[in-house]
Amino acid sequence: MDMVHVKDVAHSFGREEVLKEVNLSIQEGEIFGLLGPSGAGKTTLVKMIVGILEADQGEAWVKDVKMPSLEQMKVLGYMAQSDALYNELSARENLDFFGSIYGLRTKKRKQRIEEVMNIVDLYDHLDKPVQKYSGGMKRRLSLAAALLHEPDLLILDEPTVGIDPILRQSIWNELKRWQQNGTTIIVTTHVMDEAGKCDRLAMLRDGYVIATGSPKELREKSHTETIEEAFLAYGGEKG
Ligand SMILES: Nc1ncnc2c1ncn2[C@@H]1O[C@H](COP(=O)(O)OP(=O)(O)OP(=O)(O)O)[C@@H](O)[C@H]1O
Repeated sequence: MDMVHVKDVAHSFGREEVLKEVNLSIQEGEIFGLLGPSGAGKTTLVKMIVGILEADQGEAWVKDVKMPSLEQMKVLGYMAQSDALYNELSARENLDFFGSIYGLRTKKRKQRIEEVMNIVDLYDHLDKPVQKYSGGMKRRLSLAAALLHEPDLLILDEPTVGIDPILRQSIWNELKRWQQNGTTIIVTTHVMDEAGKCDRLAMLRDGYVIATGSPKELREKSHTETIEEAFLAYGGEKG
C-alpha cells in the first residue's frame, strides 16, 4: 500500500498558481525527496500531505485516509521549515507541551523526551531555555519534537538548513536508521547531494513535477552524471 498518494493536486495563492496537477505515490518504508529550487512549491505540497492546507483541487491521502484528518495527523511527525518553539521555555518544557498535544501519558512522555533528546544529541541541554540554543540546536530540537510520538510517517521540510556538514551527516545516518525500523520519510531539499541519498525523488519546478524516480534512474534516463545535471536536463533551469 502507498503511504502517501497525491492525486491531481493544484493550488493557487491569489493569482499565483503554486501547484499544477501534481501526482505522487510514496511507498511505505522509503525515503522520498522533494527536490526543487526556492519557490518551486515543496512546502505547499508538504503542508497538503500533513493536512494543514487544503488543496483547491485534487486530493492528498495518507495510507487510506484522505487529508486533512485530525486522526491521521497522529501517525505523522512534521518538522516545519521554521522552528515552532517557545523560546522562553526549556527544551524539556517544549517537548512536554508537544507530547501532551499528541496525547502521550506523563510517564511515556518523560521517557520519550529523554530518548529523542539522546537521538538528536541534545540530552545535556534538556533544561536549557531554548533562547540559549544555537540555530542548529533549534533545528535538532524541532526534529526531536517531530519524533516524540514515534510516527509511521516523518515529514521534514529542509531539515538540514543551517546545520554543519558533520551534523548533517549524522542526521542522515539517523534517517536511514529510522527507515530500517519501518518509518517512511519525506524530506524536502534544494541540496543536490542530499537528494542523491533518497530512495526516490520528485523534481519540482514552478509547481510541476518534472521527473520522478530513483537518483540512479533519473541520471540514467537523462544520460547525465549528477542529480544537478539531471535536474537541468528535465527542464529544471530557471527562466
Ligand atoms: N501563504 C502564502 N500566501 C501567498 N503566497 C504563498 C504562500 N505560501 C507560499 N506562497 C508562494 O508559493 C510559492 C511556492 O512556495 P513554497 O514555500 O511552497 O516553495 P518552496 O519550494 O517550499 O520554496 P523554499 O525552498 O524557498 O521554501 C512561492 O512563490 C511563494 O511565494
